[in-house]
Amino acid sequence: MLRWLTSGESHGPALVGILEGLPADVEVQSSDIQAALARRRLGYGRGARMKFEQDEVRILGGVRHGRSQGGPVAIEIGNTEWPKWVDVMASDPVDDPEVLNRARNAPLTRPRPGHADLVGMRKYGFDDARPVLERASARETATRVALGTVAAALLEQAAGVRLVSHVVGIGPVAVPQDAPVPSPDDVAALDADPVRCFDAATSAAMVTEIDQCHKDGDTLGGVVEVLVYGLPSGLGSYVHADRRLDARLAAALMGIQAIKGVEVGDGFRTATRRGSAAHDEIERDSSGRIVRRTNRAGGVEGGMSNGEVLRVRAAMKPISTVPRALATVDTATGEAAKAQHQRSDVCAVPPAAVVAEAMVALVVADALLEKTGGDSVAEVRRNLDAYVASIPELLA
Ligand SMILES: Cc1cc2nc3c(=O)[nH]c(=O)nc-3n(C[C@H](O)[C@H](O)[C@H](O)COP(=O)(O)O)c2cc1C
Ligand SMILES: C=C(O[C@@H]1CC(C(=O)O)=C[C@@H](OP(=O)(O)O)[C@H]1O)C(=O)O
Repeated sequence: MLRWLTSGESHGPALVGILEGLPADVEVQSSDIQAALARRRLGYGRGARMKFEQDEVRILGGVRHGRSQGGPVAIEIGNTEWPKWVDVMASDPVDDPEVLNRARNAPLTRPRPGHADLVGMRKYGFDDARPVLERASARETATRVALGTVAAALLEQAAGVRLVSHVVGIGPVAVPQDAPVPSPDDVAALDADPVRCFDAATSAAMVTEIDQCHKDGDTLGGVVEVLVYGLPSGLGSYVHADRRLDARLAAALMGIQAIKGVEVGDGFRTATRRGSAAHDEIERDSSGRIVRRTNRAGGVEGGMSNGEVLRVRAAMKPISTVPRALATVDTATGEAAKAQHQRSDVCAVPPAAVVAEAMVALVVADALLEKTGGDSVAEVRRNLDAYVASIPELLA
């Protein structure tokens, strides 16, 4: 079983992530994690912070000389913004009245509609939204990307499984339904595109939409897609709800800040079709292997990977820190007010694709280990090969 936990606040000294259950001998270095974090900082429409936030990575445990050791992997990501926030986010008490009176320490009492501010204040008994937004912030997704990088290394090295993510919609601009989908060999091209879109014409239209939205003092959401190539069939299970691969993927994707919908395969479009046009017919190819004519199911049937490319989408709502601020109530005075706003992303769909890829890597790596067991990469590979070889010829 692969388990993960994150800790840390958006403007605290650092974020920390722990990945437990990783087999030994996964090759991974801090430079791999740094590279993945750099991909998450990209994206047209991101706010000022991403231009200077450096994501200082340190592997604190579980890896020696570039290889995992079998123990929990701990990763620290330093916030380069920290020096500006030392007083506001100090973990020890701050008594100096001069420090407490600084503007940055003033309570935030104009909760933003759509963010966690108001409900978090109610739930945890705060009269200030600061502690809520610090932890609710998607800064935390840097840690998930770091952990997902390690999971993706396991998948590739033990099973030849590779992932790719891209953006298929920003606001009203969407990639045409029949557009080609990227393969893992297209990652460099996607990283070079300002919005991680695989279709050049759509990418240009997305950039225009973000520019217009920025001018209007507004924000945008969109849709991301993650594809997983090379998955063996039989990860996840139909035998119980919480073992279904699709359910686990949906939970992991919905666990990303601002994700409000998840689709597996053709998802909601499938619901509009007749059965004869909804499923993926089975046949034998010229080499005798069982194949599918289509992949509308997105690589999952009965809560299990079916050997086709896994394809999941996640819908992100528009950023809730709207520059042309929305109506709220000042919780200090009870008066009508405009929601707090300092700086924010206009559109964070491109980085959300990288985060979604990381979450899918974690879920799929967990499902792989559940099937194969194994305390080292070699043992996972051996067990996987034995399972695949054991599938009777007429079923393979
Ligand atoms: C990569 C990424 C970047 C985000 N950037 C911002 C931002 O700059 N400003 C903001 O208000 N929300 C941003 N969000 C969304 C908020 O974190 C999210 O809306 C908030 O935590 C409330 O959670 P909910 O939208 O799931 O209800 C971002 C989300 C992601 C995934
Ligand atoms: C810091 C990141 O994203 C942040 C996510 C976020 C939010 O409310 O979710 C709000 C913004 O934070 P700040 O107000 O400090 O600029 C984003 O920059 C990041 O992705 O690394």
